[in-house]
Amino acid sequence: MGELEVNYKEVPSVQELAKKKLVTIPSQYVRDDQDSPSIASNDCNNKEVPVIDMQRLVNSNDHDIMNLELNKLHFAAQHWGFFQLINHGVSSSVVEKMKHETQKFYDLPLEEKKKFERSPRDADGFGHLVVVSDEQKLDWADLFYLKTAPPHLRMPVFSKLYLSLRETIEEYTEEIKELSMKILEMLGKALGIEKKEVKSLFEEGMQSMRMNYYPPCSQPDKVMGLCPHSDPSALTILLQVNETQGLQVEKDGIWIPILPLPNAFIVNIGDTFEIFSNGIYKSIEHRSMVSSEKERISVATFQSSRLDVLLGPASSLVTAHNPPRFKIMGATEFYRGYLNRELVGKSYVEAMRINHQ
Ligand SMILES: O=C(O)CCC(=O)C(=O)O
Ligand SMILES: [Fe+2]
Repeated sequence: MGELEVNYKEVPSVQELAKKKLVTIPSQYVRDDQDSPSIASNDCNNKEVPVIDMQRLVNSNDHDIMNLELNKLHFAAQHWGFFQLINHGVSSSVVEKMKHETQKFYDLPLEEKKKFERSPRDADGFGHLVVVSDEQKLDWADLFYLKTAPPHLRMPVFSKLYLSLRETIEEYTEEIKELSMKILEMLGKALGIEKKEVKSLFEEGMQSMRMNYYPPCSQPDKVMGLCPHSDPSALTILLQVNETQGLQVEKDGIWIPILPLPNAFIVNIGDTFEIFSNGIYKSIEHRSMVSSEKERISVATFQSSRLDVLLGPASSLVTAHNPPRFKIMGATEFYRGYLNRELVGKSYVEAMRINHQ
């Protein structure tokens, strides 16, 4: 197997399945196995994912403002693992183009989308998440996954993209890469990690993206758009494409819905950064719910480490009083492990945890 090859089983398009308007949905999609934390009730509605203002974070004219925002970022990363980012600086024309192109792609007839179908050899292409067995429950979603950077990691399907989609993805992911690097440096700063250590791991790191499509479902409570999981990335930047909500994050045993702010990104800490922060920051489980009437579309961009590095806690965070809480592992091996398994909660990063007595 090559660097990042994966297991593979073909599954049908959920978008097409949803068009059949079945009264009873196929059993492979029915989740009676979820031990789900309870949904936020009215008295939990005061719990909201923190909002971080990027402009305040980089405001070098006023150190008080900057430090206040850095403290907010630290709190969000430590206690939520999620935040909404406003004034992020990514040009709105590029964001709008990305939304438009994603919608346009999913509006294409199935035969057109199938030209980009995932091949048995890698994770890239239009299809479904890792499916390892016939018994595995399936998500109520179609997705289109692409490795985008550095360029040598792009798969043949990338060069097959029609021009408007390819150019938009290139422009969008380039801006997201710059933004991610700024956020990673800020997180490093909040933790007291040297900038050069952050850069050595994450600059020109692997970047991939997933365009998620959740069709409406006649039995929305029985299915899961995307089952609870944490992201393997260092940082994930999520763009909500249309108006339909559905993302929920786990907070103290309760699922909290996220209501996307206009012109904001939803940002979350991934497993790679939980490990790098020696467990101070949390990669939090999240899931996507589906609507009974409306489709939902999102674009997740995953910023990961370089592949030629060892992943483990940052050296400045490990001291005699603070032993390492995670094992060290080669990045390629780490990410390959993810691509080859069913996505279930946080079990993979837990396997790397060192338990000190
Ligand atoms: O669609 C969403 O809101 C979440 C997507 C997500 O968690 C992912 O793609 O990893
Ligand atoms: Fe995710």
